[in-house]
Amino acid sequence: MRTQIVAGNWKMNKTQDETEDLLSELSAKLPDSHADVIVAPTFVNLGSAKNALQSSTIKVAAQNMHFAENGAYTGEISADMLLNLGIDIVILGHSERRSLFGEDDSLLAKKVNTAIEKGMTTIFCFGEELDERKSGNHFSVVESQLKNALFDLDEKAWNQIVLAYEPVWAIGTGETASPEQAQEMHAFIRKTIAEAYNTSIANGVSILYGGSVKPGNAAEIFSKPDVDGGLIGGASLKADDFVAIIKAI
Ligand SMILES: O=C(CO)COP(=O)(O)O
Repeated sequence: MRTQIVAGNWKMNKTQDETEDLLSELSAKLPDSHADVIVAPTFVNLGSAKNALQSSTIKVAAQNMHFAENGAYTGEISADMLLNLGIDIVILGHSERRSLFGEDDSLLAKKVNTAIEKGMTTIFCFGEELDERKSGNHFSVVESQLKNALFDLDEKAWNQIVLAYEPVWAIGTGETASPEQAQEMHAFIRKTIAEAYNTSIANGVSILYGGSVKPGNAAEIFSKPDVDGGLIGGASLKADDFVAIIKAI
């Protein structure tokens, strides 16, 4: 059985005080779940989030990191800095990093390699834009995003990879991929990995769906056989909504 995961990507939201408030509400309301629950606050709040969750099963992830060990990279954060805070999960390749901060596949391959070498789990995000879906190129776009950033990894590195398919047109738009569209793409992703590696890697990797997941649509999306959970943006910022999504898995 693959690991089921519900992860909240808080993006650039919540001050430290608000982070502590949300985490205490979330901890109080957290349902028993077979799924791993992860939250990804912004960098400056990772330390306090980790402290606040010391006796909780909720895990903490970073939203990004640099590929270099250390050095003259003003404003950047290294893997060791995260690990030193006890953070061993990192989201890489989010579409906002790609489109707003110019992160391309080759940069992401370096970041993923560093995360793997450092023993971290990577939640690797990818997905097509609206025009790419409209023109029928969504499968080839996704295939090349995976190939360019991940397919040089050793087989054993895949134990540290979680995939998050996030069609860009569904992020923060209120427009969700239908459960059928999500399933179709997730099955395609598994097939692509099976061809590049083997079926045991393809069947072992958790593939999350992200893009306007809400309490009202989560159960149907999560019911699809190749959907192993969700990467949640807006709805992860409200404890009741996030809890409802965790209950849906
Ligand atoms: O980008 C996302 C998660 O990484 C999805 O965001 P929304 O759930 O707000 O659409």
